[in-house]
Amino acid sequence: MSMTGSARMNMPRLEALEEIGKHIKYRPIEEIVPLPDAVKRVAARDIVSRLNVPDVKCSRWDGICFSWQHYLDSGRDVSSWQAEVDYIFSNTGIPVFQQAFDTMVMIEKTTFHENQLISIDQKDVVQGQQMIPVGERMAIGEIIVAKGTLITPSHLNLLATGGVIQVPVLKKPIVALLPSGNELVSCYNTPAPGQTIESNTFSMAAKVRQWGGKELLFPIARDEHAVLRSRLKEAAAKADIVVICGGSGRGRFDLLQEAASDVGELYFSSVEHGPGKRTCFSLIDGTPVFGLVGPPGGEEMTFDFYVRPALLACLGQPYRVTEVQAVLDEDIAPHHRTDFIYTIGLYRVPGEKLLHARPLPHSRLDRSIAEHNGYLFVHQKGPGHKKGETVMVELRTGHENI
Ligand SMILES: Nc1nc2c(c(=O)[nH]1)N[C@H]1C(S)=C(S)[C@@H](COP(=O)(O)OP(=O)(O)OC[C@H]3O[C@@H](n4cnc5c(N)ncnc54)[C@H](O)[C@@H]3O)O[C@H]1N2
Ligand code: MOO
Repeated sequence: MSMTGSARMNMPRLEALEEIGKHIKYRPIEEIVPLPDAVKRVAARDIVSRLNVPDVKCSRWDGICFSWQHYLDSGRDVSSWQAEVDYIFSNTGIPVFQQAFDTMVMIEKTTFHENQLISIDQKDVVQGQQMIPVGERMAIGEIIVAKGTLITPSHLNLLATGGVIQVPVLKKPIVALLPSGNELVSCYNTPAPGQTIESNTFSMAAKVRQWGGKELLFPIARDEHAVLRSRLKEAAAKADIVVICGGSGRGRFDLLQEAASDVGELYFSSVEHGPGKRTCFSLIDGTPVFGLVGPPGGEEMTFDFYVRPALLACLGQPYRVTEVQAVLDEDIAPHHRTDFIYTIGLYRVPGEKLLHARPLPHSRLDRSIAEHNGYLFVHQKGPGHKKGETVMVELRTGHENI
């Protein structure tokens, strides 16, 4: 018997995301990290260049540099000019230290005879041409990485160029991970008959790190009200997001949802789709708490669908869903009990324009959790899909290995 009050049930995915979005606090707390550690972090403020690049005017091409005024004063006749006095040879990107030399001509546009400059063959030379001015690439005070930018390896290149070696970034949101279930045992122990190795937190922790957060691992909780309640309270006090996993099913252990509503407010107690139908969402002392199902198939998918956008929102980052057209390899019948999201292997067939979509077998603990790169949403009340049909497949994103 559930004691989950007025929490909504069967939340469609988009509505669930909307509800979650209302409760995620973007709290921009800044910390300073050394340049190499800034990758995959979010810029906490506009970051400006500390340097002019170049800091001395440079030659844009291989050629000669000279003073425009001197060129005019010579009546554009350069046949008596001396190297190092009236002009210098210059190369692409090389500084020109002579104050007065403000103009350059490409070597192809000059005539030399026995090392003596004879003529400048470009007719329409203009003052300052082909010189790279100070600060052209980057000027002191110019914004090189805007506030809120997710810093990539290429941004490190920019920041180094601008002399920024200490980078202000957002603190990593902390995601508490609470496995629960009497049958669970750590993978570092030998499981007794009937015990299940607690495996979900390994992928969850790695994903949290990959998505820019920091995991806070809790020990396996026993299926007891008091234990769950106190763990949830403790986790909510220490983390920005809490994820508790297992114990959400309808059978013996409807504990999670009860515990969540005892110590906080339960907003929804299930989603409209399987796998992971019994995904719930609550707030405990203002901290968002996700209750995910135990079987890894459902846990992996709902962690990606609901926890990832929440984590991104903590960092002020957008969550985008991309769909691609693909030709289905097999018939897919609707699920008898619920809308269902099938895991899909998208692949290319040489010579064919559209991608192909291979449904991956859905037994709960199979390898599809690691192999799929797409999702196909199938309505329970719809006709399903036929082999050869063109379907829209959602790309699985946020995973470097796919
Ligand atoms: N009468 C019904 N029974 C069930 C329904 C239903 O609608 N009516 N839904 C089924 C579905 S679908 C799912 S999913 C599960 C949800 O169950 P729980 O979330 O309560 O999960 P548990 O019962 O605790 O565990 C299920 C399974 O997963 C293993 N598990 C749990 N935590 C972990 C972990 N951290 N790492 C690895 N594996 C874990 C656990 O040992 C069990 O084998 O309910 C169905 N039943
Ligand atoms: O909701 Mo459960 O994850 O389908 O297996």
